[in-house]
Amino acid sequence: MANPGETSAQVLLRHAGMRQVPSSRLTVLSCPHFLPPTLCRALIALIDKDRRPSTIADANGDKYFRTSETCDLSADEPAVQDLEARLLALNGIDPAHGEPVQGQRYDVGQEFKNHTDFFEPQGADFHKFCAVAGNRTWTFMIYLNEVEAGGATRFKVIGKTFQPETGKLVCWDNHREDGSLNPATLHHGMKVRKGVKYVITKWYRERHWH
Ligand SMILES: O=C(O)CCC(=O)C(=O)O
Ligand SMILES: [Fe+2]
Repeated sequence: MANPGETSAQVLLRHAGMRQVPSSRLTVLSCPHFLPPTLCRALIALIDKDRRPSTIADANGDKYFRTSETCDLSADEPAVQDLEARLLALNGIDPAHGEPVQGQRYDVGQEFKNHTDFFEPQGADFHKFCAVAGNRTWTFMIYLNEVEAGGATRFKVIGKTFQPETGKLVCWDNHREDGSLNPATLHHGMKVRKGVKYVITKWYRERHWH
């Protein structure tokens, strides 16, 4: 492992049910039932309590680019501590490299258009978001519920779409093996057509978050 803020497919594949998408373009894996339904329900309740409109870095003039709601989850909550312990057991990443866990909520018609999770080094907001902790390394995203229609996550460069399922984890390396930022991680949280979608996002950084 090159950096304590990173993990690897090899480490993640030790977890039962973990599968890697066959692709030479990016490292992305998924695992059904990573979280039990009881924990998913507890996290949904926390998201519903505290949600606010989602934001993006490097505003691009499209006010419909990310229409969901976001919630910063308190590290004092037992459900969040349970989640963090499971992530650490899975990925072995030093928790000091983790951003606080976030929840995202999408109502009918809401989406997060094609984007990458890393910050553009040339972007106006790079310094603001990355001066201390550096860029994002890995993304861990967990669906907390079943969506009646829509709400999939599409990686168009590799033609791979993940469907929301309660407790399913999707995780990927935002860098290539040579350490460069990987534009093939481009992904789209697609519009919810029916129902409500809840996800957890956990991002790790090159350096300590604080
Ligand atoms: O909701 C999704 O399917 C994707 C969420 C996402 O890409 C993000 O929050 O960065
Ligand atoms: Fe994303």
